[in-house]
Amino acid sequence: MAELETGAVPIREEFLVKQDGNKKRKRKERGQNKRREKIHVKENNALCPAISIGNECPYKENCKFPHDVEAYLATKAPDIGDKCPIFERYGVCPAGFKCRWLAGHVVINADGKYELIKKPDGQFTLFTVNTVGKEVQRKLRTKQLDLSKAESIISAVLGEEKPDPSSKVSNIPEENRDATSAISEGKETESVSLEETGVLKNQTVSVNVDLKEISSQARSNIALPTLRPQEKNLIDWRDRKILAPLTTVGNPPFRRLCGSLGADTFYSEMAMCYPLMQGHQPEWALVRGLNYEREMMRGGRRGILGVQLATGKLWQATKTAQVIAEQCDGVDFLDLNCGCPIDLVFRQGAGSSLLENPGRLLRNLQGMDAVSGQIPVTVKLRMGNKDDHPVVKNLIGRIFNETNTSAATLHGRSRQQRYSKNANWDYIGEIASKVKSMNERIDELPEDSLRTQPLSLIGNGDCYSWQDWYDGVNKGVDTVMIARGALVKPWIFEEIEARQFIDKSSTQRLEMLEQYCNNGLEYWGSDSQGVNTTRRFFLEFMSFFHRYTPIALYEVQRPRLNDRPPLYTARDEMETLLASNKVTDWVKLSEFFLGPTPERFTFTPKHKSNSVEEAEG
Ligand SMILES: Cc1cc2nc3c(=O)[nH]c(=O)nc-3n(C[C@H](O)[C@H](O)[C@H](O)COP(=O)(O)O)c2cc1C
Repeated sequence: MAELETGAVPIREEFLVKQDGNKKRKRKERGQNKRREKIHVKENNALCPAISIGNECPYKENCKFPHDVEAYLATKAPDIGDKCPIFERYGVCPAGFKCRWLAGHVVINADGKYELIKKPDGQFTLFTVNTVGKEVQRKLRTKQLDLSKAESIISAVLGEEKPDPSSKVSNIPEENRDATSAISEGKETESVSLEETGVLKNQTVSVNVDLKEISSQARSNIALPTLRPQEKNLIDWRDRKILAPLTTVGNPPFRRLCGSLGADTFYSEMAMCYPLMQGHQPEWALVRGLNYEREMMRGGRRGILGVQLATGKLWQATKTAQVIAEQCDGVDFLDLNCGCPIDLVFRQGAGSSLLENPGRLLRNLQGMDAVSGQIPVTVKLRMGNKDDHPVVKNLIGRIFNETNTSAATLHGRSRQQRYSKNANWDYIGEIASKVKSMNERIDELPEDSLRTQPLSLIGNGDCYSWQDWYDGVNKGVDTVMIARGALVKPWIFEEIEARQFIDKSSTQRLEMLEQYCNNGLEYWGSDSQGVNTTRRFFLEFMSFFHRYTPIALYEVQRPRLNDRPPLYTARDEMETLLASNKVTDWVKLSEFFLGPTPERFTFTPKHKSNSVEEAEG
């Protein structure tokens, strides 16, 4: 066996590439590439949207777009191929004349004009869910949307009502009391701008928030003008195959790919509440999902889709939850991100910063839950911010006692640690047994407690194989969430189902990439702009996918994903190409499915070369 550097994966000798021993090691690149150039593809001579799909234009001569199909086609970029993947599947292509595979669905009619064709039973059955329309976004921008429900909840949760002195913290079962009392020792003073909440205008007051009061109010006498929590949809989280929320890479086409490979629980990419409340269109785009994510999945369960939100502020959390509950048509749960370590998010008091401020974290959950109707609320946590100061043992008791949160996900790392060490599954196991004993005593909660359902615990961190998944479940969690493991090996969900490693051939992996591209073209469009967007996200995906090392090449039974293989030649040329860490090779792969890259095309992955270790979230 060749000598290995620390952190290197043992690869069988016959596959290793001999290297010059004097070669200097490249400096490790960490974190995100912040200065990236994005090329936007815009057609100069963009055809009218109605005409481009063969319809009449309602604006006629007042339309600002050209209507001359022949003139448009004369200058249009050449076709990428003559078989449109979308037309082949659905018998119709929604990109019409703009499609870059137009030859697949156009004919020249008797008048010598181009005419789009559609198969008799052709129907495009991909639907986007959770599209919040322009009118709602405008009302948000101009503060015209009625958010009075959220506003009354905000005042209630902030404690404007007088607490009922008969309602005591001692109602909480002994088992869970340490948590509540440890944190609520004394008073936590917070400066809360009520203007921010939309409750009061032009007045900033300092509110002394007594956590004991909040806690008792939350569980007893807040007259929440809302559905009783009993009316919440109950989710059975046990053994769900969860694909983690993944900014940028966890887009709907990728989620759909994982769904076809066995995942049944999905999250939108994290959306920040502030821009959502500003009616910022790109942020609302993050909330969207696909009908395919909520259908019956191959494991026999209906897929569920959650929307993940990040904010540190009660008014943002509550108002956004109200808008989503009222305007979105495909949300199975609402998740509050309390694990994001990114500075930008942390500095706003959101993400893992909330771990330092449990009162605020709990109020956000209470507020969201109170306005979200039947949609249950979940929370994503990490162990803490500092390595030596895990906080979840205390926090989880309060989440149980003071909210009706359906599930908490725990990533077994601290913010300080990022991805440097292995996730701490012993800690996750300890929290799991605490949650279990709290659930066993759920009947001891006061009758008017907000909690009406057991709390589920989802473990997260370093699940790269079916064995890791079952080890996690054996620690006592309800299920295990998978992030990087799915980016590198999207069929990990299949492996879990089959309880064995599945060694996909290069042909099978190439088919997966093709499926990703087709999903992308269906979602973003098969016109020039859609092709460009699909390529960009394909390349982001490749920055993870190339890290898969076929199991047959390993010398060990159970490789760790954080360990890097030395340079190797795989079993065939395509497998070697798929393992290349060069962007030029990823571009070459994209060209198989998306045609040649446009001139001046550049791409820098969002996450630097050791992306698997360093991506943030
Ligand atoms: C590229 C990338 C993007 C992420 N984006 C998010 C996110 O938007 N929200 C979130 O809660 N976590 C995010 N995470 C964190 C993951 O959901 C997960 O908690 C973490 O990667 C640990 O799981 P793993 O060891 O299975 O990768 C992201 C992780 C990666 C690698």
